[in-house]
Amino acid sequence: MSRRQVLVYRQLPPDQLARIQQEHDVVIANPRVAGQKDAFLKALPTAEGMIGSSYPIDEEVLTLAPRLEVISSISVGLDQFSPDALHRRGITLCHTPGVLTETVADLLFAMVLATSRRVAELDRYVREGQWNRSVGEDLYGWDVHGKTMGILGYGRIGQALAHRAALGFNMPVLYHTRTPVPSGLPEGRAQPVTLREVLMQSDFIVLVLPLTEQTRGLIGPQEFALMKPGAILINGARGPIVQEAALLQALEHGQLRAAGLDVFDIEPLPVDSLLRTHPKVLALPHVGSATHETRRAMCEMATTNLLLALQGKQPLAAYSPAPAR
Ligand SMILES: NC(=O)C1=CN([C@@H]2O[C@H](COP(=O)(O)OP(=O)(O)OC[C@H]3O[C@@H](n4cnc5c(N)ncnc54)[C@H](O)[C@@H]3O)[C@@H](O)[C@H]2O)C=CC1
Ligand SMILES: O=C(O)C(=O)CO
Repeated sequence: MSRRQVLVYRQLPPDQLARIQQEHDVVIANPRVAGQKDAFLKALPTAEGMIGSSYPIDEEVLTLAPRLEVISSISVGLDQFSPDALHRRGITLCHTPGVLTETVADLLFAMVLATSRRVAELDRYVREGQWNRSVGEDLYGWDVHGKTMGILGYGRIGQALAHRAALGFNMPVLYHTRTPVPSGLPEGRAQPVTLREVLMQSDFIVLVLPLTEQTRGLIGPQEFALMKPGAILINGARGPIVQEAALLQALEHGQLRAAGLDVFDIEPLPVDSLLRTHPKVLALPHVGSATHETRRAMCEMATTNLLLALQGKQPLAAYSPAPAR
């Protein structure tokens, strides 16, 4: 097996990097790190494999990389690529589904609890020295157990979240998804419904579906207007699925009680974003899968994907386009 040229465009654990270096010649250049963009651009013309995450691999990058055969993404989401365009060019696109499912579901549920029980807000209250009396109604939160959980996108993570909600917190679950699937829960604990029904009947609406042409801007003024007054929105999917201006309006007008956001239109969130300082927003820096165990498992899986694909073997998980209808 001949050695190939691999461009590593995000930091990998040393042992995973060593696995790649054993078989291939490696250039390490993260275009997001100051001073490394030139090295990244310079490595593209000879790159045959690439491994990294989140940096958009667009037409401009692809045009500079005519020898590219494999991209291994350290993520499950593939919205930073044009998967069909890569497929047409014969480039194998691999990703890391499954290994992060439970970890992301944990964080989504943490956001449900934190927004409803006002965890971050009350922490600020104590730190700022405001706790000088027993708390009054103005600082009360709202119960989570027994409330209705609405899930948009009932794939791996959506189903793991539904388990936590239905079986751990006795919450009726409503879900809406593109491809109908059974709930995987005991009879009567979760119902597949329309998007409109999820919006109208849920106390929590959690987004965990991919960013695609169909889902971009999916939650806008009309969708917020359908929500129960006092609903809580959790976006653990991708920022552009929610129209941020409409979200701010819904928070201002009291339509939404709170929003828990792990993802934003622009990441990192610009310092002047109104979402950064809004008192009803719990803002996290895109950390759904960011635990030591899971980020390591993702890097291992992505490395294996890259090595298998460069050997001409079937990777553990590769994107394949939906069959034409
Ligand atoms: N915040 C974070 O750190 C993370 C975010 N994610 C996001 O979560 C997404 C889901 O991940 P998985 O559950 O592993 O994927 P999955 O492919 O198992 O599930 C996605 C679900 O969304 C549904 N869906 C797709 N288009 C839809 C539409 N137009 N309307 C309704 N439902 C639609 C699919 O039918 C499927 O049920 C990823 O694509 C990614 O964007 C994933 C991991 C971490
Ligand atoms: O895997 C993904 O899609 C993420 O957003 C980060 O884990």
